[in-house]
Amino acid sequence: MAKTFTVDEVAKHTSENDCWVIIHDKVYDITKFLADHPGGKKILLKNAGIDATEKFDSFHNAAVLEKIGSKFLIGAVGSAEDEVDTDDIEDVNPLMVGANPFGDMVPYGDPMWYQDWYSPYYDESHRAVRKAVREFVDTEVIPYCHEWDEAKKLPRELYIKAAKAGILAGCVSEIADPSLIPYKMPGGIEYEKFDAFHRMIVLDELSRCASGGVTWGLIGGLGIGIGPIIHFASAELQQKIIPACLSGTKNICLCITEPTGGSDVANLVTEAKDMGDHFLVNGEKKWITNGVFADFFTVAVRTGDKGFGGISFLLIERDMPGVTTRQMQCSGVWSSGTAYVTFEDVKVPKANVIGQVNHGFKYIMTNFNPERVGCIIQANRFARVCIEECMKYGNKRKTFGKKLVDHPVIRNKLAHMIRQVEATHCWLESLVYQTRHMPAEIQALRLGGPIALCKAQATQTFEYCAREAAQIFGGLSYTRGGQGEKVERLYREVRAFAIPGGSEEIMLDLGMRQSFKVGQFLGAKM
Ligand code: HEM
Repeated sequence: MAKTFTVDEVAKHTSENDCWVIIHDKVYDITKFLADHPGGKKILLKNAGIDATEKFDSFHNAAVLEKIGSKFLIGAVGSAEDEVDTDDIEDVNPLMVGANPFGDMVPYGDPMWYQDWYSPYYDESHRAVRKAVREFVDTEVIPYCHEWDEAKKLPRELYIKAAKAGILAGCVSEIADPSLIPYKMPGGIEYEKFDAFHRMIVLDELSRCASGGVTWGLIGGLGIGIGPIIHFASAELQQKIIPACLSGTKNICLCITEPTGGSDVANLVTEAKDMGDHFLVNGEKKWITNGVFADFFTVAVRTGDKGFGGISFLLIERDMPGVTTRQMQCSGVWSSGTAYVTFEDVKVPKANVIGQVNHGFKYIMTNFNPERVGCIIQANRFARVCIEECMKYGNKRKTFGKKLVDHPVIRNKLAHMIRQVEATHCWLESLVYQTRHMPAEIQALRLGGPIALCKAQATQTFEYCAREAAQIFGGLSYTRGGQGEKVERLYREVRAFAIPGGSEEIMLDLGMRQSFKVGQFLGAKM
């Protein structure tokens, strides 16, 4: 720990030329910050020389101290003798069961297995991944989300850092040739042992940043765009794309949706005409995540007849003449680079065909389940962040003489949020467990329906929680940044999860159609 000061020493610094303050037992010299403080100079001078923790907490979000306050940190309150290494002191609580708790222990702010509950799904290796990703997200992501959202882009260093931390590789499907993976997996787990639950933890922890702009900006295009490459592309294409994208130096996106059709993929019209040694591609793609800055485009095109039998996948590259992208102005996920993409007489060599010509529809379907599981993980963590934020805020904000959480109406809102998030999480874990054990070739049929239903469950839960959290935060959820930063942003991002990857309406119907079909196969007596 840095220098220590007594409370009496701090109390001597109360003027405009020499102003200190104590916040959470740390001492800040804010003299040079007085003129720049967004809340005003006077309020800081009124609290100069004293412990202003309670007031600070009621006006700021926690990231402010990390991001801005750290520049003014000069030490801690106490004396040298106080410096005991608390790491060695073991806290034993008689109520604790199961494994060691992890995180802030805000009730329901993390999944139950974080908070000491028993679980059949996780072991030490999962805990190691959880710890590694949390550290990364707390220090490298959360403090900057608002800034990146406003800038509508992520810095290149973030991709590189996330790659080195193993997060990019942890968010894509299993790769048959591990030599294509440039860095170690999070927590140092051997690639061969990195399972579906490790992958779930990486995305869940990343989603704690409460920004679909960041999760999609970092791994949105990657997760879905690289899937067809991993599963179906030639060794040459894999060699060219996988290491570059997983080292954070290049970006990839998936181009399926068109201005004339979203969920109706079998009828896409972007044309790829066979010219002998190459395809000539013409068409438009819309709402393409990461399209603004992508180097590689995994594009679904029509190479054959109408309907699902005439679709193929081509790998199109940014520097091929005729490729243009423009940023779309969306209500949410701002830093993810959502693009309108045009292909005008683009010559694509035949070596860039992914898999087999006219087999594209099958590849699109194979991609859907992991994409939807990814949506469930993100949407449910976003809903959980709403709970966590409300729990924290509701314990400090007072109205009519009591804390928000002491009003039954607020507790009722929280209870309804919690029961939905916990139910969704249990269903998600059960589905992930199936993906780990069920033979790959029957997963599309057996899991497509339940995954679709669970996606609708997760996005409706997210919508419910974002709405209720916005009501609990009041005006703070109506202004960008500050204490309501996460809630305001998430509320704007709900549609980005409830519509793409299969809208709720399509998901619910697909879930039912699939369940009848599978039921019939299994001999259901209906
Ligand atoms: C290291 C010390 C401090 C830093 C770095 C800091 C930083 C900030 C920042 C960045 C904001 C803009 C809103 C946000 O992003 O949360 C803000 C607003 C504000 N701050 Fe501070 N602050 C500090 C200490 C204090 C203290 C000690 C008080 C007084 C009790 C205070 C009172 C306020 C108020 C009243 C606002 C306006 C809140 C609103 O918009 O509703 N700040 N501060």
